[in-house]
Amino acid sequence: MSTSSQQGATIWLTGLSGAGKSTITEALAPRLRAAGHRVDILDGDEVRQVLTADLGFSREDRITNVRRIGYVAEVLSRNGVLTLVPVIAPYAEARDAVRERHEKAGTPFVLIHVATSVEVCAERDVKGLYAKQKAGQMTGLTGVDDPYEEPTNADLRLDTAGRSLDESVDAVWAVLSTRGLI
Ligand SMILES: Nc1ncnc2c1ncn2[C@@H]1O[C@H](COP(=O)(O)OS(=O)(=O)O)[C@@H](OP(=O)(O)O)[C@H]1O
Ligand SMILES: Nc1ncnc2c1ncn2[C@@H]1O[C@H](COP(=O)(O)OP(=O)(O)O)[C@@H](O)[C@H]1O
Repeated sequence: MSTSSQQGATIWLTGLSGAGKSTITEALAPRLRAAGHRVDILDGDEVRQVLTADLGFSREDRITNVRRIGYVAEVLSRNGVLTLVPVIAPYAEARDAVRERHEKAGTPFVLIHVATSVEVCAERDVKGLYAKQKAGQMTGLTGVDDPYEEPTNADLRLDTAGRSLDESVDAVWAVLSTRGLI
């Protein structure tokens, strides 16, 4: 298949901080590239330094963040890129708006709920945010003292606790394969 005729899709990984969104994305991307796909990553932490640097973590700002990222993702995906989006996206309203944008354009949208529990995420505490919140040095941490609306329409619900990274990547791979995207 020539690269110009490739099927793109947005693969959105939603879930709490520390759930495994970025780790799975970073392992999945080279596998997809090795299989001949064009791949791009829109990581929440990175995008927030440029495209959404004006936004904080209020409900309104998080919704705007997700909608802007969804816009960029759809454009990339429409043009043949498998676009991986490891972004918390805690509000159903914003996730549904992104899904709708994709459906209107006829662009595939896959929602992966990285459903690692808040207890496990807090134990991992990759960035020290859970300890910071506990110490009263920050408020509004998703899943602790800020909402995370669990998706009811995810293509996959993946709890990474007790699972290897390879197993997690395989589970996402299987969904993409079933959807005919890879
Ligand atoms: N209050 C609060 N709650 C959650 N996360 C926080 C917060 N403050 C900063 N961070 C860091 O910002 C990353 C989440 O940004 P996102 O753009 O993915 O979030 S959102 O979809 O707009 O809710 C998130 O990245 P991940 O840990 O990779 O999920 C955190 O590193
Ligand atoms: N099966 C798994 N899949 C993904 N990450 C895992 C898994 N098991 C353990 N981890 C660990 O969990 C942490 C997840 O952190 P990260 O990917 O930064 O989360 P997020 O991007 O959701 O904030 C990493 O330290 C990673 O090594």
